[in-house]
Amino acid sequence: MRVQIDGLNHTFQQRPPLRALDDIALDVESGEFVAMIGPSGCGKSTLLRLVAGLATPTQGMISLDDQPPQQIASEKRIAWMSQQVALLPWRTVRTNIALAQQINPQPKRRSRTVDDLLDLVGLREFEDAYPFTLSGGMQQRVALARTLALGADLWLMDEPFAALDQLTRDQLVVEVLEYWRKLHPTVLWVTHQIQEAVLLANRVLVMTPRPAHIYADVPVDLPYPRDDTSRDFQALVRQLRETIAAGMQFHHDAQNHIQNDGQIR
Ligand SMILES: Nc1ncnc2c1ncn2[C@@H]1O[C@H](COP(=O)(O)OP(=O)(O)OP(=O)(O)O)[C@@H](O)[C@H]1O
Repeated sequence: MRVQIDGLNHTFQQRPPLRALDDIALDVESGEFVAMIGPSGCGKSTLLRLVAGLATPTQGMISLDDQPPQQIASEKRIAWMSQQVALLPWRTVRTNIALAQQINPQPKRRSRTVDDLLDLVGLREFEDAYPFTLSGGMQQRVALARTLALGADLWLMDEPFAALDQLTRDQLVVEVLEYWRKLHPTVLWVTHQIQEAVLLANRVLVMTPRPAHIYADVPVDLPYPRDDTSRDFQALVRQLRETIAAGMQFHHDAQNHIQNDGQIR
């Protein structure tokens, strides 16, 4: 699914008003994997929420395959995953995953059977368990299986693995990549981990502190699967670290200009 964003600004209308997004422009081709990195509280989740059609932007345009986000959301073509898992407590692991498949009105977009998904996320043994009896990492695995079960062609991933241990995280990153390469959904993936972004994405967007603006759009041209010990990989990680620092400095300087002469340059 193609994602086009232009002139997007968003301000929360409170006292005083809070500007979360500043002139975001973005064109994501169908099947691209785009990572977003930015400081805490800069506006990344807000951007994903707007793309998901969960809120209406103050200004600007978002279109998904030339349709408004609300239309695409109503067709169940968007999968959303965040740190907070929202499993149905009265359903077992199996029936939580199965529900996602039932929701999808177009079976041809379904990826795999529930059994395959249970195996994939390593929860076959726990298929009859209820969410409250699972660890945080296991709950997150169920949420991932549910995301995959939906067969959506746009995945909005808001730090989905932030609460997991590194080992589980590494395993799931491999699984996500396998799925992405097979099914080619468009992915917007928020992370605080530079390594994770370089392992996964075709492009990394570096955001400024709030209000979030895209400071840099860095292509990642390394072949998959990526070797995080390679020299090219390490060089990109370093380049991104420097770009993030430059984005912070740019923002800081811009804020000083505003404070010094009262106008935005
Ligand atoms: N519904 C809301 N009403 C008012 N302010 C909000 C609302 N949602 C978010 N904000 C504010 O907008 C700013 C951006 O929040 P957002 O959650 O988008 O940041 P983020 O980049 O995703 O942060 P993190 O990396 O910590 O998850 C924050 O200052 C937050 O307090």
